[in-house]
Amino acid sequence: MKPLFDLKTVGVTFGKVQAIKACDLRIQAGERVALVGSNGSGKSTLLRTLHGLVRPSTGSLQVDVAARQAMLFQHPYMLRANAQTNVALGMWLKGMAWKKATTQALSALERVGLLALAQRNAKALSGGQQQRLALARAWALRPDVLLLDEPTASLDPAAKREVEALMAEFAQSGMTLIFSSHNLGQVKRLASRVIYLEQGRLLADLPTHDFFNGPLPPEAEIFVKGELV
Ligand SMILES: Nc1ncnc2c1ncn2[C@@H]1O[C@H](COP(=O)(O)OP(=O)(O)OP(=O)(O)O)[C@@H](O)[C@H]1O
Repeated sequence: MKPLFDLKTVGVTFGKVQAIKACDLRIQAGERVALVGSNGSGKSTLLRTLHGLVRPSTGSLQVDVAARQAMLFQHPYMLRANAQTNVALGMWLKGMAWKKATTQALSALERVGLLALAQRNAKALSGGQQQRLALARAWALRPDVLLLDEPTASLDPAAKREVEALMAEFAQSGMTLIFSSHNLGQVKRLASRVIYLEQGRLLADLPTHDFFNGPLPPEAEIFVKGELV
């Protein structure tokens, strides 16, 4: 099967910083891929590269253009407008008529349990509600691939569970998930495959069960033990 993403010796450089080094990676439809690693190891850069926001400096990146992508950030951007408008705008920008977009926005908000807050100013929503709103905005576009950059990092446990549950449901419906996380419990619960990055290098790329049951390269082993303390 043709992969969704096919990276061959991809490097990404920002000035003197080599954020990604000689990355070889193939991701197939239906995978649930977690990117883990310390701060600055390159997780966000890799996600942004897959989403086309950052251009590789070296190597080749092939993306299945037939697969629709959406991306979620740790702190989602909210317009000063109500929740419904925030979701509708995403679809309108993709060419949908405004009336249809506003109707579909309501079903997307319902999908993430926010219908009751549709008329609430998005900027006045809690962090967890904003992240669910961002998920509604992504879901409304019916993406085949959802990329998420630490989607639950700043959320309380209840909000974290809600966002995780939605991610799991989206994956169940066939969506490919690629997410970065510092929460190894979450990685265990959601991922089918774990990629460990260190200073821009992919040092481990394993099925989740193998990643947590080792053996791992020593650097990855130290990281996992440290994170699980
Ligand atoms: N736009 C940029 N300009 C310059 N340097 C950048 C830029 N984006 C990332 N970097 C650098 O690239 C490296 C990788 O950063 P990246 O944000 O991808 O790491 P990360 O693993 O996502 O970190 P965190 O866990 O803190 O989010 C870091 O050294 C960072 O400072």
